[in-house]
Amino acid sequence: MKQDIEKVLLSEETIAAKVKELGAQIAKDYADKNPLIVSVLRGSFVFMADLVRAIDVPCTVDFMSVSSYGGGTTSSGEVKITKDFDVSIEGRHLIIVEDILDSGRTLSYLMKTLKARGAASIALCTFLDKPERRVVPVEVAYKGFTVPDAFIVGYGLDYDQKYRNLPYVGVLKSSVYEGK
Ligand SMILES: O=P(O)(O)OC[C@H]1O[C@H](OP(=O)(O)OP(=O)(O)O)[C@H](O)[C@@H]1O
Ligand SMILES: Nc1nc2[nH]cnc2c(=O)[nH]1
Ligand SMILES: [Mg+2]
Repeated sequence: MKQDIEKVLLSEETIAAKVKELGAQIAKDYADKNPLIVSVLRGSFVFMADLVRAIDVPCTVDFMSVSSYGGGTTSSGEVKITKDFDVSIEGRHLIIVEDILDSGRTLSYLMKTLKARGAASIALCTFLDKPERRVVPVEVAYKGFTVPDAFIVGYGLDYDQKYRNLPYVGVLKSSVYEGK
């Protein structure tokens, strides 16, 4: 797998330090709120697993899955929830955990939809942010790293469902996807 990586952007150590920092901040902000921490599958599963172990206050977890609709290579912003919550979110303080914020279409739609269901509050925690690509504005409460507009894999992020298991974040060699 390493031979397909152009450059390592974030090492395991760099990631671990940042996740600890984010977890401590969330623990401080949500000490007596029993937040519901929500992982948006699949990309966020690695970040989620590390993050919740860095949050040293009572909380619960749940998982949801979404798929973007739209023709061609860009999503229309319409999102279908393909796996919904297993618990009611009414009156709960939600923290949505994502691996990467790109155009913002997925998150913008998701946050709007969840607000309408009566959550007490909703905050977004994204591991990576690619601000150059933003089409729809999204408010971010907790952010790991800002990344350049390159195709990134590892630590949950895939190309063609592969590379999610890399323990670091790297830029994928263009030869891997060119000609596909
Ligand atoms: O800001 P946006 O342009 O909406 O893109 C961000 C979303 O795209 C990726 O998920 P993807 O749909 O590729 O699925 P995955 O999580 O299963 O990898 C990523 O995990 C975010 O969920
Ligand atoms: N794997 C991966 N998914 C993305 N979704 C939006 N941007 C990216 C990216 O750079 N890499
Ligand atoms: Mg995703």
